[in-house]
Amino acid sequence: MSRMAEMWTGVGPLGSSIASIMFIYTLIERYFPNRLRSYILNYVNRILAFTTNIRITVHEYTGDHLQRNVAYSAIEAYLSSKSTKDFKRLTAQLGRNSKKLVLTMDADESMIDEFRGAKLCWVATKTLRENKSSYSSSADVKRALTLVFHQRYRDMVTEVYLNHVMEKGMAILTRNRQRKLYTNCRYGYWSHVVLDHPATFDNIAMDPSKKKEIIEDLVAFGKGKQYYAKVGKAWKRGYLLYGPPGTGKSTMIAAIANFMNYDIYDLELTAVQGNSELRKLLLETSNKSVIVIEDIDCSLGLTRKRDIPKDKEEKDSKKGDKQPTTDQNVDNRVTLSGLLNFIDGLWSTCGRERLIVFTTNYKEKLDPALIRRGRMDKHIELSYCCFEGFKILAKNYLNLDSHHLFETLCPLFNETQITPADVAEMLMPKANDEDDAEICLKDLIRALEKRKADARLKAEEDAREKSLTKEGEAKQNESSSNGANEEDKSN
Ligand SMILES: Nc1ncnc2c1ncn2[C@@H]1O[C@H](COP(=O)(O)OP(=O)(O)OP(=O)(O)O)[C@@H](O)[C@H]1O
Repeated sequence: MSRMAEMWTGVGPLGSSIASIMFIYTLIERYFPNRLRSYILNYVNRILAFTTNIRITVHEYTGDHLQRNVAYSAIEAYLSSKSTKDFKRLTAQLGRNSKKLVLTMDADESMIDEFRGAKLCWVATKTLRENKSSYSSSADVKRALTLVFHQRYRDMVTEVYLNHVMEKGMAILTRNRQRKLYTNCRYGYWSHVVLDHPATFDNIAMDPSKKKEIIEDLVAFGKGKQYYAKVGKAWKRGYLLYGPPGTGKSTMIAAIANFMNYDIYDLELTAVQGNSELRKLLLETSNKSVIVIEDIDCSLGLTRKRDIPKDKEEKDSKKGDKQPTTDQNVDNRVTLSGLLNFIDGLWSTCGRERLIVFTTNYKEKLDPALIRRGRMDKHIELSYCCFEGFKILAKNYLNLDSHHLFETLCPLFNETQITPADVAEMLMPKANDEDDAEICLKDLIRALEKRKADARLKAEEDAREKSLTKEGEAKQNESSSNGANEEDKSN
């Protein structure tokens, strides 16, 4: 009896019947030539249809061997997440789009999965088929995974178990895949590179309570499938990241993508030739992705177009104003209404689990319609570095949890404005020796003290200017009221 059949005899009635079946299959696979084999297999399958066991087979390739069956990949991933320690023969392969080596059971191996008290058996099979193509004389390997179970579990397996396997398997595939960073090039196509950004929420410097709030929001979003379906909303969420340059807006996007395991689509609006191209690009984005428009305030004259009333547009065009003001004239440009449609028009609901992120240095410049809640659901301010943020950077860059200079630094962060980008730069080890931390921290203290002194000087200068202006205004008022009095007297 084959090794696999031997194994099955140890697992009760299901095991022994599967053992016999597998034994028959192994004999057929091994000892019968190709043509005869398929004839006999057909015959055996028909006989086995009368037994109490049900078999569901999932083939590795569907159609004409052209496409790998997603269901097969998901089941394979699910099974590889189960213990593989009992197998003597395993196959190792790189996951699709991934650097990770995935171990799965090799052909003729099998395993029992327990689900809701039922024992369900997965069997891996492999058959060789002669390749008759004139280009190759090799043999095709046809792999399949077969689920064997007692017929009393039929409903449970088809209605619950298989969905469970698919869900878990797809989640593993998503976790293991290599994520991509897409950007749109001219002519409306996305091109991509592998997304390999090291940013995580652990190494982002910001107020810990704010960070926690963002993480919780993302977690709720990721689990929101049923919630969004229940409230009748498309499964997407808009984030507006705003703050001065160098406060970590781009870093935050990478951290979000890493945390959620999403791809990033970095949309360069100025390269988009009109609203219909924008829609086409949107439709080509995948689920589980972050669609980013950086520096939205600089991207296009979005606010101006919407603010111009219709009659003014007409007057302007009569005057020969060269500004494109009608939709016909701006066919090759994205308009604000086009962008609003992109965010929450009917087409935007075609995908699911998508985050739309805008960044800006000047939130106040944006059209309120663009960033109202519902479009940009969460407004996140990334601001100057606080002491808590500094501690994260000190840990990242210098591996410091504490230092005697922290005491001096703490009040300085409350009194000055410095971006995390500037702090990070100063904390880069310079000489790679033991004193590095001390040198970096002292440099930082000097820089903060200088900023503090500069800020004080500037405030004094502003105050002096203000008082001079006030004095000037008062003098002017005085002289004009004197003049008025003299006029009254002479009258
Ligand atoms: N909050 C932060 N936490 C950790 N590192 C940061 C943070 N902010 C900035 N940095 C560092 O500074 C560099 C520049 O930051 P980033 O590009 O994310 O800023 P930004 O706000 O997007 O700037 P801009 O508005 O100019 O695009 C990053 O590579 C990162 O190393």
